[in-house]
Amino acid sequence: MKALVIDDDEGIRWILDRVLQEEDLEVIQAGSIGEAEAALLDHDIGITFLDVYLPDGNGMDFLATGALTMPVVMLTAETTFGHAAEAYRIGAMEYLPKPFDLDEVRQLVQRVRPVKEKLKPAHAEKKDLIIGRSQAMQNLFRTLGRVAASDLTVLITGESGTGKEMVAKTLHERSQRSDSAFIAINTAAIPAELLESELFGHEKGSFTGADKTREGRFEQADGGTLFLDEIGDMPAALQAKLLRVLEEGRVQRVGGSQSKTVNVRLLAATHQHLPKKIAKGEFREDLYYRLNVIPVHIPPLRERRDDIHELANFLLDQAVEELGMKAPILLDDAADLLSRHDWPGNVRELKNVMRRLAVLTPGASITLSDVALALGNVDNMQKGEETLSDAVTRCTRSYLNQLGYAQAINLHQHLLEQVEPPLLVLAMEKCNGNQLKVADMLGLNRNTVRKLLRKYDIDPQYFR
Ligand SMILES: Nc1ncnc2c1ncn2[C@@H]1O[C@H](COP(=O)(O)OP(=O)(O)OP(=O)(O)O)[C@@H](O)[C@H]1O
Repeated sequence: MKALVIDDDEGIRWILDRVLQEEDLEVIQAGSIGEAEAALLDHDIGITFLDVYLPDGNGMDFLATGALTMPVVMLTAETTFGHAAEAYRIGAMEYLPKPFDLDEVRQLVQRVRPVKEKLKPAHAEKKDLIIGRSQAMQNLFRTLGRVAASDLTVLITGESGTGKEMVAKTLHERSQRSDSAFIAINTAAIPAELLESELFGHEKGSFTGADKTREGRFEQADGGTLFLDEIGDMPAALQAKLLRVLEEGRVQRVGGSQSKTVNVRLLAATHQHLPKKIAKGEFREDLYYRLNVIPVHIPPLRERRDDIHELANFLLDQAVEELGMKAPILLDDAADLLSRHDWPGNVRELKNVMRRLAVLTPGASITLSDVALALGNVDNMQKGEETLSDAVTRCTRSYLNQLGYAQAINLHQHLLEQVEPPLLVLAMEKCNGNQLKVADMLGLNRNTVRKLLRKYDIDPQYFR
């Protein structure tokens, strides 16, 4: 398996290179997003380590573009909880604050090691299935069925992570254009000054840096489908040009004098409310009507909770297959908890949580408490509160600092002795001192509970 390390700090790259090589990984290094993009074209990467602040952009933004389809570990000196929550929401599998523990890196690699090697061909077919039993999704499927085969322009709206790009791909695959190209371009991710040349191409010498003639995305999509994502972010001047191209069916490269006919089916998407942008003068009304021939709205996951259970199982299967692991079973009460969550990052967030659960759940089943922990961590982080593992890390660090690392012995035992008494007291309180129930709640046998109560001098009488 190959690992990609994207960090501008040579020291970090060097140390990761050593650790990962010890784990038998081939390491590809990139000092910038540009270098990473080039590496992704040349290599089949199984895991990526990604820094946040890079010379040519922000690692989080890069992750959010969806260019990294393998498990991603974010590395950062920032330790704010908001940062970590955001990283998980946009797709990171893990988040390691610098300076990170090398053992943690090794463990992560061991968990995702079988990636790629065990990818089954069936996976590719399964990948693009749109799941959804809710009334809203069933209605959406009907609309898709009606318009897929046509050449009509579709405007797909919905919050981030609801599956807009997936719907666009499906529309293309179900159309007569499916043998031709599907070209997707994220308008918001490309600097305004480069967007025109990206869309329409340029002639050599038409601006500084244009050292070669280049085809635009419209030409590349000729005969196929062009998907313009985040259309709401398109600069005003370009909106006018786009409208003209759509009306005339012809494109002209930047710096060119001739125009060329193109046969492109256009699909567009946005998470923004375009009528509001029109009212503020930020989006052209005529372009809106030209795009909004068939409106397709994908509701956020919290408005179609009926879909969550099936989606969770589907995404778990997908993650397990991708990671080449054994499939744990998602227990019903665990799935119920997932269904009650609000999912601000929608299906993408659910997908990340299922991937994390697949990787991090030790047992053969995913239990209510596994999910509660996974969601609790994210919820707390979103509220800026501390998670349990953050608290343990903080306390252990301060303990070690006071003691001096060289003096630390029996650290595991010491930690257990800090954790067990409050856990026992809480459980005894909740179960009114019934030790059988406490044993069930903690997943220990009754004798162990009795021994622990004695060890910590906790008087059962007190809780009755
Ligand atoms: N109904 C669904 N069934 C199965 N997988 C889904 C579904 N909806 C979304 N996904 C998966 O969730 C992830 C996010 O979907 P997608 O990238 O299409 O969202 P998006 O709305 O385009 O997001 P953004 O606006 O942030 O670009 C993808 O991996 C996609 O495969």
